[in-house]
Amino acid sequence: MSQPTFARAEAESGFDPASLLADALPAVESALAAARETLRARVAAGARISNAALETEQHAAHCLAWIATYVECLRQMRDWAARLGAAGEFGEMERLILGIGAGEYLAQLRGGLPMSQGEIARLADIGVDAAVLATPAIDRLIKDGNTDAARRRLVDLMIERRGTASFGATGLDEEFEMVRDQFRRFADEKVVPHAHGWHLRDKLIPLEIIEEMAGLGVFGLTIPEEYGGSGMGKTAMCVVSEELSRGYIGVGSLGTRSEIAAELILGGGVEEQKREWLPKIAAAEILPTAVFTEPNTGSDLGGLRTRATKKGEDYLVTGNKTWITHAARADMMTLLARTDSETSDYRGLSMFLAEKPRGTDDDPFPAEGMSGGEIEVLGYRGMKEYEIGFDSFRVKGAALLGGEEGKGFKQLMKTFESARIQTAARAVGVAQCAMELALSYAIERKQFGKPLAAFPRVYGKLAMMAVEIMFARQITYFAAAEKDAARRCDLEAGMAKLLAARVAWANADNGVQIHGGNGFALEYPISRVLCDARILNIFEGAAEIQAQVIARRLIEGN
Ligand SMILES: Cc1cc2nc3c(=O)[nH]c(=O)nc-3n(C[C@H](O)[C@H](O)[C@H](O)COP(=O)(O)OP(=O)(O)OC[C@H]3O[C@@H](n4cnc5c(N)ncnc54)[C@H](O)[C@@H]3O)c2cc1C
Repeated sequence: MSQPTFARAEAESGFDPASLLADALPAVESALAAARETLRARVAAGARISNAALETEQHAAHCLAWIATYVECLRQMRDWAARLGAAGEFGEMERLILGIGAGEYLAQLRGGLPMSQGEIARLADIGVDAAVLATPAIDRLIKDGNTDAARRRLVDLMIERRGTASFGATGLDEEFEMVRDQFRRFADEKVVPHAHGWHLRDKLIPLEIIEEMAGLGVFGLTIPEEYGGSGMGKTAMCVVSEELSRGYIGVGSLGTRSEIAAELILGGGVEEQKREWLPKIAAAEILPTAVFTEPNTGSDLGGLRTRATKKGEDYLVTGNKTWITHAARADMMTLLARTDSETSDYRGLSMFLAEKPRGTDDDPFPAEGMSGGEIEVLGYRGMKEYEIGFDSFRVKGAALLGGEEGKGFKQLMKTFESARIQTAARAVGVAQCAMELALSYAIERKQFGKPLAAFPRVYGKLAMMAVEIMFARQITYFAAAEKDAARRCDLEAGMAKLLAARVAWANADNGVQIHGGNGFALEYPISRVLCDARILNIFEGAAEIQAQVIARRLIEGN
């Protein structure tokens, strides 16, 4: 369908996804409220939630988490459309994205939405009849939103506007779009040409790249100016993380450990620790690494066993850690260890800012009491992952975060909002990379005398990639804005991470599909993106853990 024909047909039919979505939301919100109440009744033990009942009802609880995530996303898309509309920026592409996405997400809310490839969340699983979603506005969005003509028109526009940073206005202020342009240029010039080679050869990202990123302020982006950063807030962090991760997830993740360390120190450190560490982190003079996971302790981190035993002024650390990213090249470890040997849960844990010497490939841990080696991985290379053994490794007493034992787990929990928002942004960047690669390939590759992009099953995939990127983006920006406004946002951050990770994986998988056999060839960058995307559902709170946390918060309603 040509542009004037499609636009005319839409105008004549009076299809206005923005106002329809606003009309559709009350029914969706009351279905969510009914689901929450029904589940709460099933897992309540008096005024409290029974952990045993919540575990028995885990499938239903996670359905609730996913349904709530869709609802939040739809709310954010409604607000995005309203803001753009008021600014005169709600154009054809934005209307198509909204119509396709809202129509599709509402249809999934009614019929079932994928929590993973084989697990579908249905309102009926929680005991709520999806018939409550049969309102005129919802019916209309489902019928006229995600149509073949709309998908085709959206992809025509994407082809016309190929090379632009975002398909559809992001809704962010110009200041953020300038930041985006700067980092997009940096990624295109300095990262994209090399990323695939670094991945294939399992190379550390060169230090010069880190130095250049430090010069651009990446590592001090959210650190307050008084501690040597630029105090820009989490929305800026999202934009930077997205663009760097679009270039290569390894580069987009270089700042993650600095962000976690800075959040830990800002939230739990004494003034001296802030003055000592934050300016060095901001300048990338030191690279931190996050040392939490153990071979027997992953999602259930509160039960970790590595011990830190007081010896005079200092501590001696003994135990095993695993999956530690960028550990060899790091200069400082945010290290979680048990200081109270009488405990076996989170209460006996303490956080340390432990110094270590930089290692090399040949000698990754040149420190007394520290050993370990690289874990070979599928993707997410560029920093490398390590297992580490500590045997009476000495950590200075002054390295105890906040100068108080037993606070480590809570100090770490305070960083989750920020870390999840940053991970959601990384996922959006990876999803964008997959879409851009797939779009280019679908334009260039011809079969049956036509570019692949001309076939409905190919443009259908491309359209949904662009739509879901915008959905994941808006919920991520919302979480970031809440964080910047100093409001509690663990729920929103978890939802953003949950959705964005699924979107990244779906885009990478569909990207490979569009590449056909070439997508399976190591030579093609989409093969790397597939491997890179896979991690996003596992770390920084695996999808199931994220859903559990969201569900509990919803049911507790605090
Ligand atoms: C590439 C990579 C980099 C990493 N970098 C770091 C790092 O720098 N520092 C660090 O400390 N850690 C790091 N990790 C570790 C990461 O945080 C953990 O892998 C993650 O927390 C999951 O823990 P686990 O692997 O032990 O899986 P498990 O906890 O054993 O979980 C396995 C599966 O079971 C599910 N599951 C577990 N418990 C439940 C439950 N109660 N209900 C339902 N499902 C459940 C999980 O969701 C998951 O799908 C990294 C991991 C990887 C793979």
